[in-house]
Amino acid sequence: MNIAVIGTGYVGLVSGTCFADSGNKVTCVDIDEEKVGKLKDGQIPIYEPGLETIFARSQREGRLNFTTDIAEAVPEADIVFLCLPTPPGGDGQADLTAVMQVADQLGSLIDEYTVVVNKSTVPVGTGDRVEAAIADNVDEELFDVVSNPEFLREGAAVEDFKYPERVVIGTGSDRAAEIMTTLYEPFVRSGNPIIVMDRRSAELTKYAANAMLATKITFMNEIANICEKVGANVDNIRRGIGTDSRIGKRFLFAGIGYGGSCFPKDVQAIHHTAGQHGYDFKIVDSVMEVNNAQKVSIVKKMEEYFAADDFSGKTFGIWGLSFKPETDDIREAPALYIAEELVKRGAQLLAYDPEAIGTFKQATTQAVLDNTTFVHDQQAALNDIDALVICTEWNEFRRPTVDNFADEMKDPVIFDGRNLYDLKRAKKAGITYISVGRPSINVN
Ligand SMILES: NC(=O)c1ccc[n+]([C@@H]2O[C@H](COP(=O)([O-])OP(=O)(O)OC[C@H]3O[C@@H](n4cnc5c(N)ncnc54)[C@H](O)[C@@H]3O)[C@@H](O)[C@H]2O)c1
Ligand SMILES: O=c1ccn([C@@H]2O[C@H](COP(=O)(O)OP(=O)(O)O[C@H]3O[C@H](CO)[C@@H](O)[C@H](O)[C@H]3O)[C@@H](O)[C@H]2O)c(=O)[nH]1
Repeated sequence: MNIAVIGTGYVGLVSGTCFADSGNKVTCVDIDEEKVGKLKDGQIPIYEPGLETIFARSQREGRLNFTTDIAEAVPEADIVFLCLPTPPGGDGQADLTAVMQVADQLGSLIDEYTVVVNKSTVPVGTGDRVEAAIADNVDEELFDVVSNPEFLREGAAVEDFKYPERVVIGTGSDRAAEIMTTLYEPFVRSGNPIIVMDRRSAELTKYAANAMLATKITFMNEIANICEKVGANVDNIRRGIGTDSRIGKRFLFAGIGYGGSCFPKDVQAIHHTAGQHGYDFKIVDSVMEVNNAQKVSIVKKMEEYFAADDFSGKTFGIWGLSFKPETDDIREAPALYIAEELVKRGAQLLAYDPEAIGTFKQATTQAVLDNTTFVHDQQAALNDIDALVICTEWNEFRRPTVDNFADEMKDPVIFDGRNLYDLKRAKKAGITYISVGRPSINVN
């Protein structure tokens, strides 16, 4: 099939590449000329495991092309995917400017039957708005608007896209449903379902999934906070409840809060949508409040440990800047907030991340930049520091093991926001080790 992908961010680039990899001819469109220039030259602007190989192959074989001109891509396409940003507007509601700008252009570019697919995460009813905008310029018989929310996770995006647990297709049109099913057949050979439903339900399914996952994490973060008060260990609770298949093992890891480009904005947006319809979605309101506090909870632990709220003269190492491992994305990363709070208290920082130093520098404040030295190997972030703060669970932080900290650090004090190390080994290693929802080890 001929596919146009409008917007080549995470979702557009991964979807476009995977569709090309499964034999379709894909043209990706973006308004960012610099990005398109790089993509044409074979440079991928994001770090995403597994993407490079299939990108290079599809591009070499002529199935994956890039342009800034939407008119080069849409008229040829059987399917047009909208993979456009929907950032939070001022009041938490999703900002649909990019989606509607493109929808306004589509009608005049369609002259044969085309399926227009919204892959962006959008509030219920956006499909209706997109349909009306297109219908202003073209006969309604010539297109259908489908909702096909995307569930990929950054850092595992290619795997998630190639082997989805489910594909959700929201449409009332049999013709569009058949085309979409044919497109996705190669991706669901594992037997996982393609679920066809009405468009509004598909739009809401995406928000429900993210709100449910954010709630699950937040619930465990609150259990962790209780564990700290009563002397229990959240790892044991996780094992104890995760083995109940009704609860499930995944997304039960307590830490310093969820971040990223999706959970924070989508939880806000579903809260806003509910409010617009006169419904107070209380549980997600609490989720947002607890998560904001959780992001900086580690700073409170540091204040308690040092018995001070002024960190002037202290230097802290930071391991991990991205919002999760295997990505250079720092959107809503806890490290952004933690660095800011530490610098506000007068600290100097020595920061390391395997992939996200560049993106972090672009997003953080001038005050953080002025008081942070960025280093390019993890050992260097341990030099002469008063404590190490772990913000992201990159695999390489598991080595050298916890046993080595006593040799590597002048004062081995670790605040671990991701519970990387075994408590017994930390104790044996003679370090001060303060993690989340687990008993603290304090050798001082
Ligand atoms: N990032 C994820 O992991 C993820 C996963 C599932 C769903 N989503 C949803 O998918 C959508 C896209 O997310 P993303 O992370 O890929 O966004 P992104 O911000 O990484 O990329 C969006 C791209 O769209 C381009 N763009 C903006 N306006 C345009 C226009 N008028 N014409 C053409 N291109 C334009 C931008 O230049 C940018 O390259 C959002 O709604 C998001 O919530 C994201
Ligand atoms: O047990 C857990 C699992 C995750 N997290 C945190 O939750 C955030 C989000 O993680 P993850 O869901 O793995 O990453 P995303 O790439 O943001 O993916 C989410 O958001 C995407 C965009 O909507 C969806 O497509 C995915 O299905 C959904 O998992 C990160 O800060 C993680 O550190 C935890 O704290 N504990």
